Amino acid sequence: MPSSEMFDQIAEQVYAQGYCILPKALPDELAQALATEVRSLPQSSFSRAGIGRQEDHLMTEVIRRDEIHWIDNSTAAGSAWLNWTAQLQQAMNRRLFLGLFSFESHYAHYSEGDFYKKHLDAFRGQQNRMLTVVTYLNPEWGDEDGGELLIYPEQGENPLHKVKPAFGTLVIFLSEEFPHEVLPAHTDRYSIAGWYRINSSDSQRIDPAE
Ligand SMILES: O=C(O)CCC(=O)C(=O)O
Ligand SMILES: [Fe+2]
Repeated sequence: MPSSEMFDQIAEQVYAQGYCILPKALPDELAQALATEVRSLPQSSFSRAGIGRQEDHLMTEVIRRDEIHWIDNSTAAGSAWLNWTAQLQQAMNRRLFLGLFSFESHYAHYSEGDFYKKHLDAFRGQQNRMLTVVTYLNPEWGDEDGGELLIYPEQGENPLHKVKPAFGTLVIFLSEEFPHEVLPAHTDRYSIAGWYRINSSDSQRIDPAE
């Protein structure tokens, strides 16, 4: 599917329901490059993920167990990803007037048994995270491998969707509105999570774009 058609679809679904889930959506060449890169990074370049301003490690481990590596422009794959997400940003701004201003993203590696309990990626009035983008880099993922993403409605305990972290699936949702969780993975699970932020500059402080 050409990118512009896919961006139309994403915009329509985000507008209508606040999220979209598209299997095999990330361009294949890009997905392959990212999947290769995430597996070639040294273990020492990953760090235990934190949760917001929460610095208490014991507390953090109860909530999430993945390890992350922030993505930048310094590699071909990273730069291709940031290029693609910049196109998506522009498309969303043109179609939905979201005012997305900057983007940050990391690879995540969930080892066997790792999970991320139900959470929101942003809280109203804080952080300015507006739109979450998640994609998966696992060429083969069986039902027995676990690690599904559950997406919940703003209120309520029954998930709206259970998403398998299959290669190239793209999940996009409004960061403040959809609680979600990652069920324990039974094998290595590789993904990218990213967030578009809106400008939080005020007269006191200029928000740098990166
Ligand atoms: O990997 C996923 O499916 C979601 C990850 C997530 O919720 C996060 O990193 O905030
Ligand atoms: Fe999240």
